[in-house]
Amino acid sequence: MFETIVITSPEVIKNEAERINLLFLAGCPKVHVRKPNADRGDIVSLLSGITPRFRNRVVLSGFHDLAELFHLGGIHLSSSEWHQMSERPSLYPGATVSASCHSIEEIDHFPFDADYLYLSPIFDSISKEGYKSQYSLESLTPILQNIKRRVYALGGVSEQNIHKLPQAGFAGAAVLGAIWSTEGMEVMKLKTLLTPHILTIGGLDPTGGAGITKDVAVAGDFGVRAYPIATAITYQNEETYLGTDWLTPEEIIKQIDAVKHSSYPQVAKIGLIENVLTLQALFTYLKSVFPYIKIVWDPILKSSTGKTFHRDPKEMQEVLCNVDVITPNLPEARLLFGEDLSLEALNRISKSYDLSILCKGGHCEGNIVSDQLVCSEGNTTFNLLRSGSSKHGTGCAHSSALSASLALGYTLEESASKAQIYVSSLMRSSDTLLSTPKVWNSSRSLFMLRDVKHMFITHPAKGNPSVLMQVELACRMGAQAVQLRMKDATDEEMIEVAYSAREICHLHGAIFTINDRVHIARQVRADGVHLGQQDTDIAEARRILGDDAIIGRTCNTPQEAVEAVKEGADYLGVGPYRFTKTKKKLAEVLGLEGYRKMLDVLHKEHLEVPIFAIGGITEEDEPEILSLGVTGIALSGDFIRKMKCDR
Ligand SMILES: Cc1ncc(COP(=O)(O)OP(=O)(O)O)c(N)n1
Ligand SMILES: Cc1nc(C(=O)O)sc1CCOP(=O)(O)O
Ligand SMILES: [Mg+2]
Repeated sequence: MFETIVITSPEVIKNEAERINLLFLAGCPKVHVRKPNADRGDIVSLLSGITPRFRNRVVLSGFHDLAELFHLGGIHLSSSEWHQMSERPSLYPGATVSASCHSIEEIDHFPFDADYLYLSPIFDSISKEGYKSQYSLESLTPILQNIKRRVYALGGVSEQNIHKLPQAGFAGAAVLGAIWSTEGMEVMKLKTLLTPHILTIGGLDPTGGAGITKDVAVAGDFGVRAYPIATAITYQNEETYLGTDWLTPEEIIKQIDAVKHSSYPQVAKIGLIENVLTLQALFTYLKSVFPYIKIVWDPILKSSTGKTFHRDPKEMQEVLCNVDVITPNLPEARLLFGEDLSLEALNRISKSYDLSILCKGGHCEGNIVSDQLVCSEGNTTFNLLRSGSSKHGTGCAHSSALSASLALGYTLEESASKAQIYVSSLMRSSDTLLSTPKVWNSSRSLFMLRDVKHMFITHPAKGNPSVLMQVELACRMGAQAVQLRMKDATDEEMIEVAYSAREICHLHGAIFTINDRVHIARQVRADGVHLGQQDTDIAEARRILGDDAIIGRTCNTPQEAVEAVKEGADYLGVGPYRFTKTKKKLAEVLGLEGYRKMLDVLHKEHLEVPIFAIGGITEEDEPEILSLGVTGIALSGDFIRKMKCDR
């Protein structure tokens, strides 16, 4: 996948570590720390401020011994450094080695195996005045396509030209001036640079609930830019289908032609289409203009309002070998593939057309929605509890969510899962047939974590207010984070409460996390999960919940704390401070001294993350505990006692 690296400004700048953390939260895959004039102290202080779990995405120029100390992703060699080497420097396991080259000859004669090589200046430099491009992309393309090494473009890379680089044969790009030239705008600049494009080709639906307008809205929710290409004007509302005016293949292609120089679509999602001839014409055109494009076909054979398209769906099979992923719902799959939708039958079809099939399960009976993915990597079933009410256009939304996720670089399996969860949230978004798109800005929560002084943990018990009442009251009492802990509840009971608890928290601007159960955190789109030493491991939770999720870990010893931060915990719940009845099987009581020791070890290891003291803590204890340098207090009993007094 094409990788975009941000190179730091050469000078030390204000709040730099914080600004780099924000870039990581905004999806930056890698930051290259390059400060030719900085001293060792400057670099140590910058690296110390970078959140530990992002440090494996940092690559360092100079002071290479610090890379291992801070568990960085790797080192970068300048031209003068690698010219004196004959073999790859031996580093700690997993560390990458990259280097700068200034000509094709240098790349050809590079003396050892590097993870990637910069080639510069590809365009006129933005930050170095007068540093002009040495190449034309046209002449570089055939050369790069024959080079076995991964070459990254450097010099003048910006939002105007980055989209040309993958096609020219670059495996990535390194960006400096385009990110840092306008102070304070780096996150926005990065987002624009990273925004992938898709084409969405289908019908125009005046309700906006389906068709290309819906596709654009869904893609927007995923942070993807969609170019809407109309195949037809439809006359419909959410209840009735009144008619269609089809555009000719020439008219459809003319629209794509108009945007082909400014768009760089990784995926084309095709929806409503008149017939096989139009589809074939589109495939031929798309493959000639965007040879690398992935085609997702949502075979709309019948609209949710009852209109049937394509009298002979079998004819449609002829074109399957041109499609990468097909996303029929169950009735469409039966029309296309026949009644036998067993895994064996779908696997046979998938193999014979070299096609991935995602059968959308919205039309299946029962309480569980089951989507079935069949592809060369294997079969996966995605199950989700049915919730909300049916909506116009969910099929379109599902396929566009899948296409947007693919364009963002997620695997097909990850994309199918994201699409299912997204559609489930649309189903719950309103009581009418039209859904309301929702933007879930979870990375905001991760950043807010450091300002949390009180994390309230629910405690269902006889005589206590209901769990939802606890959530509401805790938020009113100023808790900036709430953890839903319902040890004796079934999954169904917890899920039901969790949806409403999340809404309450988000209305109050509080972070909402789930205790123990990662699958519920994922299903209800909580901001994160809290895991004890005996719960799911952090890597597994991260795989399930993704990069933006907050993952907390309980720790009782400095060793557990060091391990948890290295494994990628975003915060630690450290306790118990003193004995408490709220939790069974308590670890050893820590007292103030326990926290002092732990903070000391984490500081020495440069592994500072937010720390929440927990266990029997009351308001009177707080000043002394906070004065040690912990971030905040996690608590149940003290808040619940106050709730009861106030009633
Ligand atoms: C903030 C915070 N810290 C610690 C815990 C305890 O988690 P765990 O050890 O998994 O015990 P249970 O809460 O699951 O009983 C916590 N929940 N929150
Ligand atoms: C959930 C939990 N975990 C603890 C730990 O030490 O890991 S103590 C605890 C209970 C926190 O509630 P209260 O404020 O009522 O003591
Ligand atoms: Mg637990």
